[in-house]
Amino acid sequence: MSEPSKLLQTNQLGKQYDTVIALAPTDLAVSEAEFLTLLGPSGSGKTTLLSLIAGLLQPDEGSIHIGGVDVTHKPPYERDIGVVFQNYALFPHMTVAENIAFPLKMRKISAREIKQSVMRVLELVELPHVAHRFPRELSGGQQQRIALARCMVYRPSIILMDEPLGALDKKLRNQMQLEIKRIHRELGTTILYVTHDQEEAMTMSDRICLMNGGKIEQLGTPIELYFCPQTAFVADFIGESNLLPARVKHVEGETVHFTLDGMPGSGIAKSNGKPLSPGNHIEVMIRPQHLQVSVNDDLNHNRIEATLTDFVVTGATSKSYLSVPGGTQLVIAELTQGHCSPRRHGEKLTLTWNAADAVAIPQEPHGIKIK
Ligand SMILES: Nc1ncnc2c1ncn2[C@@H]1O[C@H](COP(=O)(O)OP(=O)(O)OP(=O)(O)O)[C@@H](O)[C@H]1O
Repeated sequence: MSEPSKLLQTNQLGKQYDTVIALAPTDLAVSEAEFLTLLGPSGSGKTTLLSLIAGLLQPDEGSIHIGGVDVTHKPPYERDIGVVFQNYALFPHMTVAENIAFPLKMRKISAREIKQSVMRVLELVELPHVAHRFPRELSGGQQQRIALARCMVYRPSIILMDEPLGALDKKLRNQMQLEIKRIHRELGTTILYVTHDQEEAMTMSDRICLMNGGKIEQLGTPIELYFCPQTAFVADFIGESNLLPARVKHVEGETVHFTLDGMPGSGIAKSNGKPLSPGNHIEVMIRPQHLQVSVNDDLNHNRIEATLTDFVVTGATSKSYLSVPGGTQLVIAELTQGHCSPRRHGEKLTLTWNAADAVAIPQEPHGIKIK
């Protein structure tokens, strides 16, 4: 199969404020019809990258191509993009229909065509009945759907969304995530989305670009980031994880044999694709649902003794928090079944894991980021 065409491409795109590198020179390629999310903690450079692509900021270096055209120095309205922000930015003195019609009027489209297009996008966001209301007569979720409709109505090739659901409560936010996903599926528009919420990114995206300190830490599908993190930062940011410090004993293909650091025990993990040699310091990542409490004394290679510090039932799952010698904290997640007898503080447990569920992540040398 041929590679999908790249609709958006940044080449060594960078931005600095005095001594702060907001965005280190960055290459990013987004395919036609892709839903790509920029995810990362506060200050990691997501909004800077989005604003550069939108033309709201000028880069210090690098270039931006949209649909093969160099738009680096073009104004926002010549970039064939639509932008949706957290604060809706609807015009308060215009009705919903007038708000949506606005970008078409600016483009001198005929009144008949405008009317048809407005109704079409109102149906797409499932709000045809609010056409004559004012924004203040709508809920937050409805206002955000209208903001999206106003952006979609002129069919830009890329829609940029900066924390569009940030102002909504959790339940509405979850509904809107699925709604935006549906609209994306139906329209096939390319979406570049910014959020700091990893669950939101996992729910919505074809691929996630995880940013850290103005750089791309890892770019891949939600599954790649969750199951094969390239760095401890990714393992920690995407979902919950346990990270056990360890040292490589030997490597056989994709299989890494290790001894734990600062605690008794050894085990096997799979490689995350980065080269490793005997003696290398690694962190072994095991997801909370992949640590099992051993009920018999079998001589499983992958085992560790731990002491329970806390136990909580969160609904469908329970979580046990544990500490192991050396001070590392662990968490395990188990499905709650029928009845659930709580574990006691101070209880000693033996935990085991399957080698296929443990990932060996090379430890980053102090002060140097592994790219
Ligand atoms: N106008 C500015 N002047 C100086 N520094 C800035 C400016 N805008 C952004 N920065 C800095 O650039 C870095 C990246 O900021 P950016 O807003 O892109 O991060 P972000 O990942 O979008 O964060 P958030 O999730 O909090 O919005 C931060 O260190 C920020 O303080």
